Amino acid sequence: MIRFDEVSKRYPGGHEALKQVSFELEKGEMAFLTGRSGAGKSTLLKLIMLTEALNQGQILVGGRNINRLPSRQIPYYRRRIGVVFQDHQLLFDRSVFDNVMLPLQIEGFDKHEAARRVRAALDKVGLLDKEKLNPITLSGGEQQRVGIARAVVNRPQILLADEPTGNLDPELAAEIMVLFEQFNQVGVCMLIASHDLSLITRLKHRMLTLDLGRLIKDEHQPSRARSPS
Ligand SMILES: Nc1ncnc2c1ncn2[C@@H]1O[C@H](COP(=O)(O)OP(=O)(O)OP(=O)(O)O)[C@@H](O)[C@H]1O
Repeated sequence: MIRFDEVSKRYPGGHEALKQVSFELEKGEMAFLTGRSGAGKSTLLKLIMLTEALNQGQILVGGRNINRLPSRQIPYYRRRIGVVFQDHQLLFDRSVFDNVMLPLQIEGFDKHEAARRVRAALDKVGLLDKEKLNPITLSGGEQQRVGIARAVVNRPQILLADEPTGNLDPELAAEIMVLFEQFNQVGVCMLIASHDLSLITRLKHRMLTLDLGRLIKDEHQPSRARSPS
């Protein structure tokens, strides 16, 4: 589903944020991306989102070389990918419902179908009863759930998350991970950047570790590793 072949990224000024990174995530796989601050986690996610461009190598998503996509196709490509941020980037001038509706509005969805999907997404994250509230009145954990509902409302095949639990206490962080596992169980391919090792090692999914831009470890943790084919 996502394949990196010898991918390198150098920022203007010469800093090499990723160095010859190669890995493959299969359809429906869930993996954590970890490493110290500055290791290149956010950069790797930005390359998948095409908000930064690579300098060397290639990235295939769903079999297509995304760096060869014509620019007019990039918005359509991005719609297949949901993104969850640490600071959830919600709009505080509108309701929870309208925040989650936003991606569907941009896509020009039929109003009734869109409303149905928004409620289904809010139901999945346990916030159906809060749809009319302004997100500013919600707790940090609830705001992050609104961000997750917005990321999944157009049913992406891939969900990327950049430190999604960075601002949450351990209990809420664990709840957010349970939600991610539920999306993964219905086939969404997930890549979650997190430096919270105590949380992610407990969850026993695949773990990719970056250090100074290099992929230094790719561990399939025993209890959930796929059986060899
Ligand atoms: N726009 C940019 N221009 C120049 N250098 C950048 C830019 N963005 C990131 N970097 C540098 O690239 C390296 C990797 O940054 P990145 O944000 O990908 O790391 P990270 O692992 O996500 O870190 P953190 O956990 O702190 O978010 C860092 O040294 C950073 O300073």
